[in-house]
Amino acid sequence: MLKAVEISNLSVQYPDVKALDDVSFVVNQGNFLGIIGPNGAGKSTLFDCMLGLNTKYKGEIKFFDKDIRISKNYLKEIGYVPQKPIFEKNFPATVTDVVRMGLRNESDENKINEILQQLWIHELRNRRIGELSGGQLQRVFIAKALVNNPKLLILDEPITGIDQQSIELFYSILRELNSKQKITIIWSSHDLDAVNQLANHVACLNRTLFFHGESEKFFSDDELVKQYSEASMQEHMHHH
Ligand SMILES: Nc1ncnc2c1ncn2[C@@H]1O[C@H](COP(=O)(O)OP(=O)(O)OP(=O)(O)O)[C@@H](O)[C@H]1O
Repeated sequence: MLKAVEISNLSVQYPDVKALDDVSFVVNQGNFLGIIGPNGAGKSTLFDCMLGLNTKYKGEIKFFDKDIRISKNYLKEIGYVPQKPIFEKNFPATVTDVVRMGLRNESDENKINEILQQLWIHELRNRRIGELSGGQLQRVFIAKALVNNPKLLILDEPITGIDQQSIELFYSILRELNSKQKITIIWSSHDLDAVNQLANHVACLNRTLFFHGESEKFFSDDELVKQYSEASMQEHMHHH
């Protein structure tokens, strides 16, 4: 089994808080990993490290057996969908423009159309992104992340305020990317039910990793789920 990602003893210390403490786990190629954890658990910090945006970490991150500090080449194999896509409301770009921004090789124009169709946004291709609904916008940013045929897709907690129909579509797209196109997926989510439905592996993160394994194991262990929910609630209350 090829290891898409191998994280070993990863720690990140910010001035005021230790965001990650000795986190280790492996994501095999083809896995669909759901990372669950309360606000402030360190999920974004973990992604920043994996994406080379945060280099001040202790420990080691390997992408297909290569330490990511050796070369930034691995980044073209990763598609990343950020938590909140940042752009101005009146940003003049169209859907096609945004997806094209993801393209590393300009000769792959055809790929844009293909991906727009696959993500059910081809009809929206000339619309300005400021005019889109949350669900449509989410699919645009997934399309942008997929346009280079990445081996690994990383999705940070998807945009909130998405209608149920778009959520279902989002899930079916993720399922298909993983099962048919064999793209390895790492998805951070607050939604336990969704993770249960989609992911075949689960990582519970709250600065330390307190569970990593098959989803079935996690979700069939009532005690573990309860512990997670309680930890998550307490954390939530601290924040509000
Ligand atoms: N650049 C930074 N400098 C200092 N502290 C930071 C920085 N980024 C995050 N933190 C702190 O590190 C901890 C982990 O934050 P992080 O954003 O990684 O968590 P998260 O799990 O992604 O949270 P959320 O679900 O709310 O997005 C938090 O306490 C946060 O305040």
